[in-house]
Amino acid sequence: MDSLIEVNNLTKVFKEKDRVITALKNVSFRVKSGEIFGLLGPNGAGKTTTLRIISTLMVPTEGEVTVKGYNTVTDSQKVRSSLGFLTAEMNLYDYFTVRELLEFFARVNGMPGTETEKRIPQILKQLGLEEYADRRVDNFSTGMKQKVSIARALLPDPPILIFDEPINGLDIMAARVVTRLIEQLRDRGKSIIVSTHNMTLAESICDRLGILFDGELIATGSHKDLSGQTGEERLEDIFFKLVGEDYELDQN
Ligand SMILES: Nc1ncnc2c1ncn2[C@@H]1O[C@H](COP(=O)(O)OP(=O)(O)OP(=O)(O)O)[C@@H](O)[C@H]1O
Repeated sequence: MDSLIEVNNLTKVFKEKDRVITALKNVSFRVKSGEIFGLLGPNGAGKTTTLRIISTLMVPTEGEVTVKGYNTVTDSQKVRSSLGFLTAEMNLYDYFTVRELLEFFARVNGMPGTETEKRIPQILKQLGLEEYADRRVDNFSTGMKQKVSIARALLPDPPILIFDEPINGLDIMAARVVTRLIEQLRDRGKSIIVSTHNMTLAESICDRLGILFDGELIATGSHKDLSGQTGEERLEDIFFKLVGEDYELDQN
């Protein structure tokens, strides 16, 4: 199957007491097998909302998403078993060691004991966490904690990984480690969606990008495609060309 994830005409409206927020307006895109697809947009553009709907954590107001052909609302269990979702708000239970934490989440996921025994050493090795396995997470740096969160998301070995702002709050060293890790996962055959407002991250690792702005997907394609559409080389220039100069001026 070429398109692993199909997002069709997604609209999400939040109704609050005194106002209505349209977080997504008719958003459609495809994620292909084995690629890193980047959702790029400023704060409030609708990235997290899109990722939450894909991950079955939220239902759309209109439109639909299918993951491996399964609808995220009517077949949510099947969708959930195919993907790992990583957000900044992930709770790591600081008083656990890395190993205890992975064992805990394996049990929560209903993973059989024999599989857990096999899987945990594999993940520790894959992420270079072996020597930290029996240390408590609370003393770890932000970058190391992010690695442990990724280990947790990888535990069930899902074919699809969804990373919401994976390098937010990380220093350049930690950001590089996480960035390399995401690339390695793609090279091992995972399909990945990354949301970010970081142009450098988007430019360096994404095979294709969707540019989200004010709830609308204003462009989709590879860096080369977007460059061809706008006549600009740098992603930052492409972005501002697409959203308009007025927005650029408003930011200054
Ligand atoms: N549960 C909610 N209730 C009401 N409004 C919400 C809710 N979740 C998101 N929103 C609003 O929807 C819009 C899109 O939010 P979203 O979090 O998807 O953006 P984002 O691109 O991920 O930005 P950020 O990086 O700031 O999280 C924002 O205006 C936000 O305030």
